[in-house]
Amino acid sequence: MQFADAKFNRSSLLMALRRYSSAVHNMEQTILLPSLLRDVPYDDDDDDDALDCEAAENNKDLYECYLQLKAIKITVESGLVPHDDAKGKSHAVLHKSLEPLLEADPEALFQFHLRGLFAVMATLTKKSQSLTKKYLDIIGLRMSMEDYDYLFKIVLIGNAGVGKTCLVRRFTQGLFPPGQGATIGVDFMIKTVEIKGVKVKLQIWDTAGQERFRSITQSYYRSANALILTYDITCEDSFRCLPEWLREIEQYANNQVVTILVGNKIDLADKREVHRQRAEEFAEAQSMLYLETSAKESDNVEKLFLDLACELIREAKQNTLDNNDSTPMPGEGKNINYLGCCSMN
Ligand SMILES: Nc1nc2c(ncn2[C@@H]2O[C@H](COP(=O)(O)OP(=O)(O)OP(=O)(O)O)[C@@H](O)[C@H]2O)c(=O)[nH]1
Repeated sequence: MQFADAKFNRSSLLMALRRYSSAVHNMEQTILLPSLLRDVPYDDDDDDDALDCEAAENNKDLYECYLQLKAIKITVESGLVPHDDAKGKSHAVLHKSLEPLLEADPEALFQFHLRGLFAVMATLTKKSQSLTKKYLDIIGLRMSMEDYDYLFKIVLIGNAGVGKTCLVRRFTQGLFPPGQGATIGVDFMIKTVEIKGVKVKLQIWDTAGQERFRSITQSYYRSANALILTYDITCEDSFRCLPEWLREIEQYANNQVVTILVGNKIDLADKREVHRQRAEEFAEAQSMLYLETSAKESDNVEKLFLDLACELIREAKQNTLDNNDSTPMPGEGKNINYLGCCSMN
């Protein structure tokens, strides 16, 4: 839905629809494994509105609510789809019963339905936000909002064996794991850092470099705030594959993503196959930041993540300035928004 260009009144129906659409968008970006919502009963402590009662009565699980919210968003954005026969008939009956009212006082009828639609959209928006939070609870990621000022999602990509997992473990656990095995699919870790008094929660996703996991890992790019594209300075092959990785980024990541190129394993200087200058030129040509690291010796690992966090804060502040509209309405609560870099002002 493209309402960004027009300045609609914040209490207009179009804005209510937009808020709903963006809450579902955020939900879709966050919930990468919807199957985790299966068989989780719908019980909402925060609000006991009509839809909750309905969900409880129908024994809906969170997965069904998730699908329903997505389906309604499609209708909001693309229009009504033809109903099956049974539903079609009941709509026709409803329409017939409204006809006398429509002729007598169309404005009153419009006001009545407009109010109803507002109430429904507000409830659905709240529900999408609540479902997003519940998912984060399920995967153990939700923290009290007071815990941090920014939440950023960083995804590491690059050939198998270049040291992605070791970089993550060095940064989050302060160790170099002996005999680190290949990552299967995707793994993630959390670390909170404080930069000039600003608390930043980094959600770090470590993807498998092996080709056979590519279709799984690609789905993690799109909601990333930053990508760490890693190669091994002692392995020419891992450097030669970078254009292939850049094509993946182009195809799957969002266009605001911050990308940094990292040459890892600089402790093996005598085995270096990729000269620093060559890598720097490549990074510059692709408008990427560049850094060389050693997960083993802990060289530049802290710097890598802290510099990235600083850059993301800078971008988030800029986005907030550019997009005053993202300020929550009173009572809407604060949203966890990866793409919007969730500034908790
Ligand atoms: N010398 C040295 N070895 C490293 C460094 N980082 C990682 N390694 C070694 O490189 C190998 C691969 O490391 P991983 O962290 O598993 O590599 P990865 O990129 O996560 O690999 P996949 O999970 O298969 O994508 C391991 O044997 C590590 O011990 C480093 O900075 N220096």
